[in-house]
Amino acid sequence: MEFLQLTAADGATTTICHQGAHVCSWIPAGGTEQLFMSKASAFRQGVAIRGGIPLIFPQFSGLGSLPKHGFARTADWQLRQQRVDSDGAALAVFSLKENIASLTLWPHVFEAELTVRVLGQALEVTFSVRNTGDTAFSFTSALHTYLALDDIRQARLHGLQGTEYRDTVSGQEHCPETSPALEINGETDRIYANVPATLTLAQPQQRLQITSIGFPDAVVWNPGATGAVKISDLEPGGEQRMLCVEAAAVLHPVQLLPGQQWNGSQRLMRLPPQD
Ligand SMILES: O=P(O)(O)OC[C@H]1O[C@@H](O)[C@H](O)[C@@H](O)[C@@H]1O
Repeated sequence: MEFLQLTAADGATTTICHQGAHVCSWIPAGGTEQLFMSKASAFRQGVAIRGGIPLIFPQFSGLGSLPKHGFARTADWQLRQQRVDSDGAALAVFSLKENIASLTLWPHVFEAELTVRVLGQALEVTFSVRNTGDTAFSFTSALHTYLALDDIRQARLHGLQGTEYRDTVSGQEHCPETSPALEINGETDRIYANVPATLTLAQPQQRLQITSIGFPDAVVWNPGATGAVKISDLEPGGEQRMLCVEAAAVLHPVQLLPGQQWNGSQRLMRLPPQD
């Protein structure tokens, strides 16, 4: 499989696999790996990568008739641009358009782009979709970000209090989130609606600010010990070292008329621990 490594002027790096335009690694300047990547991930053509930032399009999970999480994460994307900007940021743009395989599954003509930008303590991933056909279509999408954790028992996700979620594990809708600092205890699979733009994942050694633009929902997923044993490409104990906080557009599919374009982004920024 083909990979592209970007290095910013200050040494921050990110690695992207051409399959799925899949961000596999992000190391901020002077820092350590911030994305979880399963040591048991197959890295085989046509097989989804377990970790990093899978791009989910045009269908989230099993919410439709397409293969789970759609086809974009296993499709071959083209590298369109790679450069270092005057501020020192390294950037790459990948693109995907309809092809025979996609048209067989999803009969729509589109152009999608994924832009990845790294500098300093931040990584920014922007996804855009344009309807290049002459009929409207709708889709669901997510940046399915696997964040690396030292120990899930010590991680807390801030910013969701006051929102409602669909609990995919129990099937319950409109569950109120009352916690100001969400702890993950076992299998968790939730779609939070209309979340604030910025969430913060706090660990004893650092905080990570997670900012989304254009994606109204957030998916919080961890398989827990019970779910993890059913995931063959998750390394043993991996569920204790990861949490997916996904920028998502799921609960209300995005509608695109001919010629229209939609953009969504997720920006991750490493911050020092709170005093
Ligand atoms: O194993 P996959 O296809 O990568 O999916 C992983 C998980 O992805 C999450 O986004 C879903 O909410 C979960 O329900 C799902 O299990």
